[in-house]
Amino acid sequence: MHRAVRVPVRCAGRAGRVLPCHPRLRPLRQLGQPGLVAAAAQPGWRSFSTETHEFKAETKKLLDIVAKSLYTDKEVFIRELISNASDACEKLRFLQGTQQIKDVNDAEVPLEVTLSVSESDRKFVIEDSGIGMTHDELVEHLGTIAKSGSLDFLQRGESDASKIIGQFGVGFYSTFVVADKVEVYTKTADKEKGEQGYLWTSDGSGSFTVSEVDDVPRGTRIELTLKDDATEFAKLATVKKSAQKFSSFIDFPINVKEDGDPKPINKQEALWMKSSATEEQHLEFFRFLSGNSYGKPYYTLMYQTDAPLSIKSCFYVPDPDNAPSRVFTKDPEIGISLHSRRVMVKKHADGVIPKWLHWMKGVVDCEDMPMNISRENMQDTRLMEKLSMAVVRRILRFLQQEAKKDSEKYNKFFKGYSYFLKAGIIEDKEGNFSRHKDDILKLLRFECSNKPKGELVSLEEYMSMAKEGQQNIYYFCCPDRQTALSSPYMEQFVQRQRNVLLMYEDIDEFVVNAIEGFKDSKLVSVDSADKNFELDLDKPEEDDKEDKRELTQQEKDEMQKFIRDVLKEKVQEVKFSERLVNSPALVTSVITPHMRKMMKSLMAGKENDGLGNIPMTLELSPKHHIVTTLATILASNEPVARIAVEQLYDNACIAAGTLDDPRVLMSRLNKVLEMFVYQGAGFDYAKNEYRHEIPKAEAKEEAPSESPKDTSGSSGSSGSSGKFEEIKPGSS
Ligand SMILES: Nc1ncnc2c1ncn2[C@@H]1O[C@H](COP(=O)(O)OP(=O)(O)OP(=O)(O)O)[C@@H](O)[C@H]1O
Repeated sequence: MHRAVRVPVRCAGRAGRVLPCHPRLRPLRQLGQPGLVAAAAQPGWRSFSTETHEFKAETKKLLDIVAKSLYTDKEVFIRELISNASDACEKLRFLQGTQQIKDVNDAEVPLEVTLSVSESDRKFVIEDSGIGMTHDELVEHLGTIAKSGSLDFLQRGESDASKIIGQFGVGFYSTFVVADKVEVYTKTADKEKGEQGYLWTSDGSGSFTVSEVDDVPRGTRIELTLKDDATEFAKLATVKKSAQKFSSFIDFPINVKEDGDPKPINKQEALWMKSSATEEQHLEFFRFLSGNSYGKPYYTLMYQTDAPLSIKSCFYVPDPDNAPSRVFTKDPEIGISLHSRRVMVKKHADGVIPKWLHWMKGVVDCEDMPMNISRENMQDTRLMEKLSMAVVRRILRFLQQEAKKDSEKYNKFFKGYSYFLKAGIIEDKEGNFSRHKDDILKLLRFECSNKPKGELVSLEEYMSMAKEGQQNIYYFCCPDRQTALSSPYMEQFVQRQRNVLLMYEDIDEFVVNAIEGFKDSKLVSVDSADKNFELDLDKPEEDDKEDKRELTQQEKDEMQKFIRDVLKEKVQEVKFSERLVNSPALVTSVITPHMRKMMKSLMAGKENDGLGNIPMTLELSPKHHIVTTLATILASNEPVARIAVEQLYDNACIAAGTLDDPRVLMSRLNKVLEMFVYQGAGFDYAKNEYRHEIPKAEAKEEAPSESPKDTSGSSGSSGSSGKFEEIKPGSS
């Protein structure tokens, strides 16, 4: 990537240019760097050696999109540059404060940011006295894409600049929306790393150059030569207005040069340090933190306390309609920064804010926090944990209060962020001894079988609605409400109007597995093999009234034996169960069918998914007419009984949702269909012949002959004399 070439660089101080604070490009003989080669002197030019670097492939792609974009919200580049300049000042203040930089270049220069313009030169200039960059940092930081969001976006093949810039921002590269030439002069603050200044320059096409430059002050100075359609940013009034908009909360003086004089334009407010703030101030601060010029906070929380730590903080929940997609949130950046007495300690406060709350925006300022916190230091780790505990608990309790205040508003919040709260239960168990479990559980909402579609209840509400004596919380993980309510697993619950929580998200099954229960109640899945359904509490009367034939013990024994013989290793146990009302059978196992299905899809493609070792039980209703009738034909019509048993089992698997591909049933289903049609045509299975004369119109030529011909071989023309060949399972 890095090659040395001979490129004449136009001297930065050429006549006619109004560029204050000129750095000097360094004459070749002063350059000691290997790989830099002399260029021939030309009139009007001074010869300097310059390295040319290619942008990384993805940066090129991004630049191409950005440079050609007709993005209308052009002023965002000012926000990005002010934000970078302020970050650079933050970094220096932090590294100096923590003694990580001992000897600072230009130590007397205060930390500040200054913007200036030159209409005649079509120039926009921003300079800061922050951390600056060394040669290698310059090449690395301005040659690659730092923002993971925009990188993901590119990898997904997106090419709509407005979407990328609007959603993720493109940081420094947004300069190419307005400029056809960008020059960056920079010098590191750390004397130990050197005192050499550099010039980075690019027109945003495929490459950039880097040269050594003399007399660059500490920090970074970015000069944009504006495109024809962006000359408004060379006007003082425009720049001043934009800069004011984006700099209210920056903790360093932001100046705009008027007639050569820097004039401060920001108040340097730390909103989180105030005891209260207006809605307007929150709106502005939220937008500042989000790096957006639109949107408003859905919830706002200011939290200040002196115990157990001295905390001043401010949190925002962004609109749930724009909640981050969990699919593209691989390693999300925490949206809350950590400060200590206004000084930023960490831009993304991981360690304090758990990943599952990454979507919140805000600031936590903790006086007790040392600037140079280290994860290796036990004392610091404990302090961070303590801070985290206090802050997260406060956020969760705040959300609980909001839910009580306005449940409709809360339910909308929950729809947007439910996945992250549920992931919180799992992550909190793994990394935090489930300390926040009870508080998060209070925030969960589900549909339930006793309330109309779309209405959500909390676990507390569920318990308050429970029948007297009910100890368990019943739930059912299923794809949707309709599937749930028509499932055989729900029959008893529906019949008894016993309320069941309906859980539609895949993560729910893992959540209930991560917790034992809620308060004193155990969570029991209606499709589990669990016996403890407490259904006797409200046994429906009609159960006893109905005069249904029930199998004798002998019939039950014969049937169990027959079924085990037919289904072999598919089932480990066949038993008779009271839990069914309208369906003849269902399957259960130690893991719920829904869990089995999810494990199967997780293990898809693996030779042994391990599920074969988890035995299934077939539970039969001893009163169901299919079962009682089946018992009577086990001996007399074994072929039909076999097909019926196989179909009974497969139907139970379909109801459980564990049958992956129904196509495997096709041959048997055709056989069942055939039998059904024969029956309709008057075929008597017991006698294996037609029961009555087939009406002429139906009997003639094709009518019965069409279907029986494959199995009976008869033409069907003689109707009553037709014989039905023995049915062998799967023989069609
Ligand atoms: N004024 C500056 N001073 C020092 N370094 C800078 C300056 N501007 C940019 N950089 C360096 O260039 C990098 C890339 O900047 P860019 O704006 O593209 O992304 P970013 O600022 O890292 O992203 P984010 O805005 O999400 O923090 C920065 O991380 C920083 O290291």
